[in-house]
Amino acid sequence: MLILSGAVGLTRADDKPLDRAELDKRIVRIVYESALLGTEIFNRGGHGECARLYQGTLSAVVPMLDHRPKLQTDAQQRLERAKGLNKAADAAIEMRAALDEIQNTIAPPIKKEPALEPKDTKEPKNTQEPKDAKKVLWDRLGGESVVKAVVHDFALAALEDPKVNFTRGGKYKPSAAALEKSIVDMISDVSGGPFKYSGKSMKEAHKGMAITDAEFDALAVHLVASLKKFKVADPEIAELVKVVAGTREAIVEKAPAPTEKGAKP
Ligand code: HEM
Repeated sequence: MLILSGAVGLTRADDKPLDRAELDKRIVRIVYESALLGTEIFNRGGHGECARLYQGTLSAVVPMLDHRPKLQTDAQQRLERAKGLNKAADAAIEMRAALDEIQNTIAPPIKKEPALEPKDTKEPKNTQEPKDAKKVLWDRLGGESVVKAVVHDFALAALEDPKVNFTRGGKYKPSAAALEKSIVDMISDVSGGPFKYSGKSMKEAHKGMAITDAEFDALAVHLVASLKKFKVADPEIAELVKVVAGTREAIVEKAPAPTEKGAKP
């Protein structure tokens, strides 16, 4: 399987065993790529193809999880359960849950990313001037690896939350991968990152969806939760949330008040 090539070996060419952090990093990378591709395949109806992809990924990854026995057992159990399911879509969903669990349990090695400053937990948070304020927001968020991981996590949570009602009752079936890419591009564009957003304006993209303030707020809660999960610092969270809040007016369409009987048009 193409996606797994070069990532399965537990030793490097010089035969030195991989350390735990490096192993985790590789596992997260494989799982992330597989989930992204699988979502794309699943959403265009390739349930069987997606299930085979996830099965291949899990079969390769589970043996690599010796250092995380609980996660290994859980993932193995889901893999076995999926094999017993008749519908390919159900099997794919079961295995996707295992992939998400792996990804969510093994936090990406954010602290080891060169783009990030080591975070000193003893330092008071929310100081007036962020320590690395000279860096653009994109870099302070953690750059490409962190933003992509945050957006993936956030999109999964938002897509599943009825309080957000992302698909507007099934009316929209956006490709999760394309949507994630658009959102990453957008964050990059507004935060000084390398990617440019070239999609529709927020007003145009959400026109006629009758998105409410409460739905917008529910979405924002997921964004903040994902940013925290990936250890983005409070000042950067506040800065990004401020930018997102600025789109509220374009996205929220106040539902017209119901006309009372006899009321004038
Ligand atoms: C409750 C709030 C929201 C809901 C229900 C929602 C729903 C959707 C849906 C269903 C689509 C796909 C439209 C299609 O397939 O044609 C979409 C596209 C998109 N949304 Fe949202 N959205 C919400 C808030 C936001 C926010 C706050 C942002 C970012 C600030 C955002 C950014 C985008 C982007 C970038 C696209 C892709 C547009 C394109 O590439 O053309 N959305 N949204």
